[in-house]
Amino acid sequence: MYTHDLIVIGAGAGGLTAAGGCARLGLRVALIERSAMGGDCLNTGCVPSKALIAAAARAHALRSGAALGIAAVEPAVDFAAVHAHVHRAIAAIAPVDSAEHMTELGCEVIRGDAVLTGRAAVAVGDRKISAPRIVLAVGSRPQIPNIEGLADVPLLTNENVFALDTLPRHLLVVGNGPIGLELAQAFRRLGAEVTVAAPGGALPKDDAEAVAVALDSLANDGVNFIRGEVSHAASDATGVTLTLKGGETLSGSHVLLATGRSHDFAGLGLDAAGVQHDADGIVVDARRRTSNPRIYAIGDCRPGPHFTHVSGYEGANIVLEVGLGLPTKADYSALPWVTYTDPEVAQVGLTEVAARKRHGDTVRVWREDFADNDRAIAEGDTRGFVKLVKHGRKLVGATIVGAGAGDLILPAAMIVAGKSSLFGLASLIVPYPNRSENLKKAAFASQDALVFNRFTRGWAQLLARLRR
Ligand SMILES: Cc1cc2nc3c(=O)[nH]c(=O)nc-3n(C[C@H](O)[C@H](O)[C@H](O)COP(=O)(O)OP(=O)(O)OC[C@H]3O[C@@H](n4cnc5c(N)ncnc54)[C@H](O)[C@@H]3O)c2cc1C
Ligand SMILES: NC(=O)c1ccc[n+]([C@@H]2O[C@H](COP(=O)([O-])OP(=O)(O)OC[C@H]3O[C@@H](n4cnc5c(N)ncnc54)[C@H](O)[C@@H]3O)[C@@H](O)[C@H]2O)c1
Repeated sequence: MYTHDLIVIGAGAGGLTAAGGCARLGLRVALIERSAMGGDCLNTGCVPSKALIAAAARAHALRSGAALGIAAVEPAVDFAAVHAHVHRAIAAIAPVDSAEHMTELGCEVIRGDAVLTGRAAVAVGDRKISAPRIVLAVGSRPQIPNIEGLADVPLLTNENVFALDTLPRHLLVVGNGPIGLELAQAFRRLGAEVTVAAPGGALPKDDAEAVAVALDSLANDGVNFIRGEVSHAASDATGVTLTLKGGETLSGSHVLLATGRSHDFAGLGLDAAGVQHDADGIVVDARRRTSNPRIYAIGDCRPGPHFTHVSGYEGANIVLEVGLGLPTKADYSALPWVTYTDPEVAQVGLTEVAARKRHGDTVRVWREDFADNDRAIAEGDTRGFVKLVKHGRKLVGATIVGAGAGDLILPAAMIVAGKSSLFGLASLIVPYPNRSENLKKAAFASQDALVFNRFTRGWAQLLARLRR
């Protein structure tokens, strides 16, 4: 006999969704968390970073109103108060992810370090529990690259950067992925000098033209970009010095590592449970079953995209798989993601380049610049564009870069997912003046031949003649 129907290890976005949904279906669910409920997103990821970005945006607005007739002023940034705002945001959201709320939903929440002790058994301290299905939602850790001297340098990662209550004088950011870019711009706008070092182009999975618009904005804010791989680090009482492979050195007061994610499965007992893993994470199939098919791994702990909405989606799939017994494969053909720089860079499905690589020259692209959008002109912020990428009659991807791009991407995501249509979007009434008009314009342009063709012209002319 098992003690539970389902054991979920990890109470981040993935584990909370899987455990909460299965408990609401009446399963006896144990949810185990060793650290703060809510995982990375709530405590050290999305929520604090977006709260910091919001404070930075206010500071930027004070400096940048001159073009609209508002005299620019240098904001007085009280970084301790910014820190308090960031932690108030975490505290305000925390009840949704709390042990109390999960208990109300019907979970047994167990606090402690979970260890797999067999193919269906878990220990937490002295407590031994078992279940016919187990979900591993144990997340990821910051990757610490192999940089000589790094071990002796005080490091910031996403795990401690939001604990700072004084502004770094000069932040050296290693890495130009989403963490590096979002935090570089935020700290710069809050008044720090910021240098970003990385060997390659930023956000390589995104549309390069869209990324260029965001990078321009960061450069205008005064973020300094250096191309190169950091190979050596040292620190003394005055700060930190990083040396690039070519020999160039960068000096600053603090160093933030934003160099991707890794895993530490030591002590989790994966071998005892027959669960295989490699350097990219726990090995899973499309249904997120591990090499022990009764154990699933979801979210950041397995190879694949690492986003809160992805962990949540895979948690919801577990509710179908385990709760309702419906085999459910993860499908990322319509995956949206957003980098929250200003301007935001939002993507769903394939970029233009990825679509051309997959489908060749039959791919067609429609682009509408915000320079031609009345709302953007009125707001004095015409940066960016909407791009729709079609293969045949199907929308296979969309890119939006500009103010609020992350909120604008949803209609495109619905169409790429097949839950709505380009024709429907093209024929919608869109409120004026609104940035979403660009989506409608691009959709309409892509449907142009359906409306203005040989047959409709012939029909219209016949009607006109009959009326003459
Ligand atoms: C700075 C930053 C900003 C981000 N911004 C965004 C964003 O804007 N949008 C977005 O979509 N994504 C963002 N992400 C990514 C997002 O935070 C992660 O993809 C998401 O939090 C992963 O959720 P998860 O449930 O898979 O794992 P986690 O949230 O990492 O949860 C795993 C949990 O398992 C627990 N655990 C691990 N081992 C054990 C054990 N043996 N016993 C008990 N408990 C255990 C951990 O303590 C942790 O709480 C950001 C990440 C960072 C670092
Ligand atoms: N808005 C969002 O959705 C959001 C925001 C932040 C983070 N995240 C998620 O968090 C995860 C981690 O983000 P990230 O930005 O750390 O990872 P990333 O893997 O996207 O970027 C890592 C960067 O570090 C650089 N790098 C690695 N070693 C280096 C070295 N020795 N010297 C210089 N540069 C080096 C790489 O070139 C790369 O630019 C991502 O999977 C992302 O999905 C998402």
